[in-house]
Amino acid sequence: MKFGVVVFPGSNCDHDMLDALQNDLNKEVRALWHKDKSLDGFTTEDCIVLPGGFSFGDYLRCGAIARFSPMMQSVIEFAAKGGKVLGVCNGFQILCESHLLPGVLTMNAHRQFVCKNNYLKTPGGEPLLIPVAHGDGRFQADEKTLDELEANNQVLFYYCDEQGNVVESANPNGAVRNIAGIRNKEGNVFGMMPHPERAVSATLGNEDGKKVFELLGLL
Ligand SMILES: NC(=O)CC[C@H](N)C(=O)O
Repeated sequence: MKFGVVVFPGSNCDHDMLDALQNDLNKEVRALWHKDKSLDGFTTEDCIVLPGGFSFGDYLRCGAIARFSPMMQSVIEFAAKGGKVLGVCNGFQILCESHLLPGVLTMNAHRQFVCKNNYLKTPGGEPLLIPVAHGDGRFQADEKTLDELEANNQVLFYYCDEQGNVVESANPNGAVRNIAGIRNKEGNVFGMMPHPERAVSATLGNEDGKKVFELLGLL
């Protein structure tokens, strides 16, 4: 599986993602400029990543302008053919704005940027400690959509405490039902606010992010 990382003006976690994939996860990876359209060389066995950052300065709404980049047209077609797409933080926001994922990311309930490690409850597994860093990470959707997401097992990660309890005190941004990450119905598009690429190196003291990539079937 090869990886492509889309770079938008204002992306600032693109190099973290490129470095994590190439040097910590030993993957073949290529940077893709948002103004290009070509995904030549990628097949539906591969994965396109939308990294974190402040694309277009977060103007209008986080991800609302990036959604119209030429490369996003190709990413939408790639996803429709079954190719894997992962959006982290700003990338998650772009996926929701592109309607590749349901719901929306709004300003944190406490109105402040939050930057810390937070535990995530994962499907069937132990809680993983993954960094969060965002001002607009409050996932929201209508009740019907939320019920559907949960009924279809589309919620990948919930904010939880160290013991794995999904409690409001472990919610860093006021996201509904403590939702930190979701996937689409087909299971090939993943979006999450926490940054697994910042937790894949023993040198940096945390390798829980590797388990996230593994859980998503990307290793
Ligand atoms: N680290 C990020 O990707 C931040 C995303 C976005 N700019 C926000 O503050 O919510």
